[in-house]
Amino acid sequence: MVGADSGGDELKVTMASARPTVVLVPLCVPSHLPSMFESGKRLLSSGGGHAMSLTVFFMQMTMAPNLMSGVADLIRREAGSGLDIHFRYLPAVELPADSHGGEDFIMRFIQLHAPHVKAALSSLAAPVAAVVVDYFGTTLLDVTHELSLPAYVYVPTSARMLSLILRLPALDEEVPGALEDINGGAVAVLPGTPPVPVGILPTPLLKKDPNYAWFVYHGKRFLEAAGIIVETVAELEPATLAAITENLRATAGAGRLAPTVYTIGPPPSVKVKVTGDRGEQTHECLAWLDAQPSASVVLLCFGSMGGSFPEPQLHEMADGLERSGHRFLWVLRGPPPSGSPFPTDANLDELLPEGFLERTEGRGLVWPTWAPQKDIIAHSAVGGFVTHCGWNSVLEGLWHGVPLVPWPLFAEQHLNAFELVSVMGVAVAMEVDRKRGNFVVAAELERALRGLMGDDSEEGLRAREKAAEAKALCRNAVEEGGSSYASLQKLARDMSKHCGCEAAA
Ligand SMILES: COc1cc(-c2[o+]c3cc(O)cc([O-])c3cc2O[C@@H]2O[C@H](CO)[C@H](O)[C@H](O)[C@H]2O)cc(OC)c1O
Ligand SMILES: O=c1ccn([C@@H]2O[C@H](COP(=O)(O)OP(=O)(O)O)[C@@H](O)[C@H]2O)c(=O)[nH]1
Repeated sequence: MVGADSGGDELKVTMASARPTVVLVPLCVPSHLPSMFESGKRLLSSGGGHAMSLTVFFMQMTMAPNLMSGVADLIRREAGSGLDIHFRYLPAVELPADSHGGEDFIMRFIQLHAPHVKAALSSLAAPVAAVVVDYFGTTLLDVTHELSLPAYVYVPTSARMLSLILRLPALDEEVPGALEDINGGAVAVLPGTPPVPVGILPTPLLKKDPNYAWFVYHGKRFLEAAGIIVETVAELEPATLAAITENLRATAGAGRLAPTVYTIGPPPSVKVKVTGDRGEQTHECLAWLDAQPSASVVLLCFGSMGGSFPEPQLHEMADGLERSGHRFLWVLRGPPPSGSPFPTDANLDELLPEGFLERTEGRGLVWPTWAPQKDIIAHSAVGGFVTHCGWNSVLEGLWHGVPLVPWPLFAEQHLNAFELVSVMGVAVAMEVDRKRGNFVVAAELERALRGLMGDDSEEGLRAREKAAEAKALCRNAVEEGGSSYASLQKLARDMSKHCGCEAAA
């Protein structure tokens, strides 16, 4: 029972569903939409007969047509899922013209959709069990309050990042200047969690500008939600999660219900290591991996917005890879067109140092466009992952027990990198010079790769062991009786209580 209206300004119900519905309002970008959508699907099937449907509202990213074709693909793909899912494109808004950088733009873009979200919610035939908004979209909570609907905030990143956002409103009052100038160089986050060195603060938290103000704003508004859904695994971040629950209770104060925290990660990934014959449709990257020995290849991939580097950095990378002697699959992208955060396809002949492809032929593949990362990570030939530390990439790596080398670029990635090395121990550290545009010199990349992939490195050995442990934690969490499984069940129960349909369970 899947339908979608065709976009445009008019909202139509494509197929009325009598079942109470959970409405998702995702941000249509590769690191937010797929994980929220997959979680919504898991919510339906984990409800054990809670008899709810799913309705997804799409904010049209008119500035990024590729993303919208990804949405259209998703709708087509789901047509055969057999789940009770409904899709709606919200009317396109006029893009914010005077924004102050990426986050300010995206938060305002979402905010402009409030009247459309309200109209769409009001016109639904099915009773609304809950509305789930992206964590960049807490402005939409005004609408859920006006309509007296229970709201949940979806956080597709680490509990550690969440803890920092929750702490931010108080921190903002305590610290008059920029957080990066804090005396002693460390930010005290929540009691019971280690302080965060200012050098690894997420980009928008460094300076008190409009982007920073948005995160303070979100930190306050999270408290108004019935629940906060975090795409992490409780056992990966236990101390942080305990501190978050305690902080929410204390901040909500007497007589007010604190939002419940649901840890439901990781979103489903390819379930088994794959090798060998997959028929004629095998992707070139996977076919190449089929010919490599087990756990011998290091993957380098930098998310949906990364992968393109200035020439001096590219030369250091090529040099480091060549000198390491290890096999590699490098997803290299071209510079984004002006005004877009997304990279283009790379022209390898122009970008790579002369002779590099010839010298590394057979042991290296440079892939110039979007790569099927989840399938690549699942391949048994992959033994290590140099990642920008976007949270989805982190979870995809850990799901398969692949040890990491962090190469953070922006957003909360430096914070994630720190957690991976210093707290979880699943990664081999590499020196990334944040003040020089996250520059890594060839010798450092070579050292980190040898550590990660070599047999005689203590650091690599530890990272491999810890990554294998993390894999077990992730898989146990989603099994029946595991923490994420139980959390998802509780979420389904709590949502169905709002609309009085729990009796169907
Ligand atoms: C998590 O904190 C931050 C996230 C972002 C950010 O901004 C952004 C802007 C866009 O126009 C398109 C995007 O796709 C996008 C994505 C994005 O964050 C990514 O999200 C993931 C989960 O939130 C993930 O963990 C990645 O690390 C991010 O790349 C920006 C930001 O400051 C610059 C943040 O602090
Ligand atoms: O070439 C690519 C680049 C990225 N991804 C996927 O895009 C998502 C990126 O999300 P992440 O949070 O890691 O980083 P972001 O893109 O937000 O920086 C992940 O699911 C990756 O598997 C992919 O499939 N192929």
